Amino acid sequence: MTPRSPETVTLLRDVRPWGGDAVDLQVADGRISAITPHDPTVPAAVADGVVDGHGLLALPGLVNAHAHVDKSWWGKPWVSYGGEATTQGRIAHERAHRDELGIPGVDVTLAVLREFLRHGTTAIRTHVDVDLGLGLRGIEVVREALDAVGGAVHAEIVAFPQDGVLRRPGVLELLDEAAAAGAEHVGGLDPASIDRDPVGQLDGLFAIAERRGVGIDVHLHDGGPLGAFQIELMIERTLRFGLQGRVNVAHGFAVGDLPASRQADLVAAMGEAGITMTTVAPVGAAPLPVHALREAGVAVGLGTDGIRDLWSPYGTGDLLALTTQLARLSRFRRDDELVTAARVASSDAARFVGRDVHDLVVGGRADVVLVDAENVPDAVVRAPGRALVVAGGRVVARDGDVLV
Ligand SMILES: Nc1ccnc(=O)[nH]1
Repeated sequence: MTPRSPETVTLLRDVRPWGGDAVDLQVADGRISAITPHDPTVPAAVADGVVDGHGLLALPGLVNAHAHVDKSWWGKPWVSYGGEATTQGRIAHERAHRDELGIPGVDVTLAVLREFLRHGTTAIRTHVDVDLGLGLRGIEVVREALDAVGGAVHAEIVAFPQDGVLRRPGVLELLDEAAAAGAEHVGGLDPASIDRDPVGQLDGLFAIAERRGVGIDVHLHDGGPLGAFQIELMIERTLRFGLQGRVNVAHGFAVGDLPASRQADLVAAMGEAGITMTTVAPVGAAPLPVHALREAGVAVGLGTDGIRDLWSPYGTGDLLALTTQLARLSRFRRDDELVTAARVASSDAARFVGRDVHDLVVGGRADVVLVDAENVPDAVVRAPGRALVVAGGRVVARDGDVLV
């Protein structure tokens, strides 16, 4: 597929970063090269590459820190949900029906990526299923789809053993192969309840991380003390292997479930080990203590999870709408809390996509989302439509139309 070439931006004029004073953003080589107070005497759109921001609020491109872009049936006729409501039930249902839907497939992944771009997401960490049936084909499909949007979505890939690790001999080797072939992280899945061998699964994953220099990102649905125990096992290994900052717990419902004093101890230990967490702000689970986590040094990322897939019909790919949900579930009301929610979904998620900096600052990748909002709290509670999305210095969406 040949990517279309969207307009390259050299000057994005009259925008209000984080709701502050209007500025003009200069862009060179896909990065923000200068930021100056808005100069109204420079006429709009006199030259190629000059884009008028009309005084709209600017946020950095949204970062979807937990996606499954390989699983969706986005763009296909409705698929009625048919799985049993357990993790194992969903795994079995997906394996039974994905082929008939063409999953994984470049077309569905492309549809998801375009939906992300339309809503202002310019960087993602996506899990991609690796199992005995598919091998590494899912990763190839996702890379092809990423190429097809011309690099507009910057992605880190987690080789994700959705069907289990030790219970499926050969999967650990596939994860190792994926890591050797460039996946940035190896995933895991409920080491206790799926593999029934938490020490074994985690030892296997940490050995790959050490050997290949990749990160670890484990789906942990197990709640309560069982989930907490597995996080402790991860903390021990993170410290032992010196992998601080490289290990993520996804979902981690246990952290929300625990009694207050146990929660505080676990969160403190996670902070000391530099463990990070990603949440999909699920309705019905005890919310993560976002403030306590961040205060303890546990970075929190927000992701859509899979959207419209054989796991669940929900999800639109709109990370700003999900930011509203995170804020609501977290009972955020104050302005500073709502700004925190926006930072979780953008600038503070830099580390989840392998960046030192992801913000509207000189040197940052020119990933910018414009919305018609009074200030950041207003943008978070209303999630207005994205008027303009710039990714790597190119206009990739405008007023709901994707241009790649
Ligand atoms: N929430 C989830 C989506 C997909 N796979 C999982 O294991 N979990």
